[in-house]
This record gives sequence, structure tokens and C-alpha cells, in this order.
Amino acid sequence: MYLLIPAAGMGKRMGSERNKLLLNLLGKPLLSWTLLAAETAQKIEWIGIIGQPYDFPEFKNILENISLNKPVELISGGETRQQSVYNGLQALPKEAENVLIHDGARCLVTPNLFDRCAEELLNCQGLIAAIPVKDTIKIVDSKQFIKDTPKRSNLWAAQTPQGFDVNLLKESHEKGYQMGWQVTDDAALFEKCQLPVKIVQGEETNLKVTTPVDLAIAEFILKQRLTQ
Ligand SMILES: Nc1ccn([C@@H]2O[C@H](COP(=O)(O)OP(=O)(O)OP(=O)(O)O)[C@@H](O)[C@H]2O)c(=O)n1
Ligand SMILES: C[C@](O)(CO)[C@H](O)COP(=O)(O)O
Repeated sequence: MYLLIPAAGMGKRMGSERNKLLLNLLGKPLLSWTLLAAETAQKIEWIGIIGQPYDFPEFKNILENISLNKPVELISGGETRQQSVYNGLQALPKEAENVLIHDGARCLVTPNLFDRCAEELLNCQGLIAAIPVKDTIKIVDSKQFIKDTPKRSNLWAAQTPQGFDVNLLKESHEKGYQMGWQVTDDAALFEKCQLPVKIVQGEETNLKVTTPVDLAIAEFILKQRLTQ
């Protein structure tokens, strides 16, 4: 299975002056933990890291320090996550039929989740890891008055990995580009093209490190894992 890791963001919500994936998490840059999980996953055989070229020297340092056995390529990212994934898709080896996309910022992903998604992708055209929403969600108008309370049993929080048939995802990205669709994940492009996307049970600990609180929670979870 081919894996693309979008890692070309800035981390504005982290308040960081550099790519948050280079921040320290228990003695290693955050991105190292994501890569180590991909290395351990049995089904992943190729890894493309999508980053901003100015971060490549740091990415190369990371790769030297963790010395992966799987082939890794660095791919230039774009201004948005959507553009970065678009670039990643163009850089996939020609023989790639299916692809998993996993945010570098979800550094607590387990090898098991990668493998479950890779396995399931043999039976469908598109999938995402997701978990049932625990909160009661309110739909609010522009004046911050509640308009509706959707039924919670229909609500799932999207995660990555997200997996797709490569040709269909490329077509969905092309259409998205032509139509000017702006989305925060790849499943949304598939949905807009009326293509089916299956849910795979995600992991509660597979959080996206977005704010400083997330970093503290990630450190806590990782410490627990490493002492088990
Ligand atoms: N132009 C971009 C923007 C984001 N990403 C990646 O997409 C993932 C999810 O994005 P997010 O958590 O929003 O990361 P940032 O864009 O870095 O954060 P922020 O939105 O707070 O600036 C991250 O692994 C990030 O590196 C990317 O590859 N290219
Ligand atoms: C793809 C994603 O991680 C799914 O939760 C998420 O949509 C990334 O975008 P965000 O804008 O950083 O939430």
C-alpha cells in the first residue's frame, strides 16, 4: 500500500513559528512518531512525505535519525492541505492503484489502524477512519443562535487515514480544482463527486495535534503507551 503524509502546513493554531510537525514530542520531532507507525504497519510499502521545500533539510535529519527500511520520497506541498494532497497524488509511482493519506499531525496513529484501512480498501473505492461523536452537536446561525441539534447517532468525527482508488481520487481532485471546491479532507471531494466512502472504526487516541493542548494530551498518551 502506498502512503502519502501531508506535512506541509504551518501550524497557525499551534501558535508556532515553524511547522508544528517539527516540534518536540517526547524527545523526537512530532513527524517521527507518525513515520515510525507507518514503518511498523505491515501493509505500508512506500511512503511519500509532502512538505514545504524549506522544511526538507529537517525532514532529511528526521529520516536519518529514525532510519526507515521502507522507501521514502519527499514531495513539494502546496498552500492548502488540498493542494498538497493534489501534488502528492501526481508524485505517486505509476503502479499505485490504491493510496492511504494520513496527516503528519496525527502522530498517535497505530500501525494496526494503517493495516485495517489498507485491508478494507481492497473491498471499496474510498474509506476514512472516523469515530462516533461524543458531544451533543449544535448547528448555529451567524448570530450564534441554535438552529438545530442533529441526531448524534448519525455523527462521526473524521480522522485519517483516508484511503482511495488512486484514479478516482485524482479525478475527484481535478474536478474539485475546476469547480473551485475547497475542502478539509479528501473524502469530501469523493462525496461531492457522488462516490461512496466507507467508515472504518478509528481510534480515540488518533487525535490531530492542532493546538498546544493537543500537544500536551499527545505527550500524556504517548508516555502511557511507552511505559506499558
Ligand atoms: N498547505 C498544507 C496545510 C496542511 N498540510 C498538512 O495537513 C495536515 C492537517 O492540517 P492542519 O492540522 O490544519 O495543519 P496546519 O495547516 O499546519 O495547521 P493550521 O491550520 O493550524 O495552520 C497536517 O499534517 C499539515 O502538515 C499540508 O500538507 N499542506
Ligand atoms: C483530514 C482531517 O484530519 C480529518 O479530520 C482534517 O479535516 C484536516 O483538516 P483541518 O482543517 O486541520 O481540520
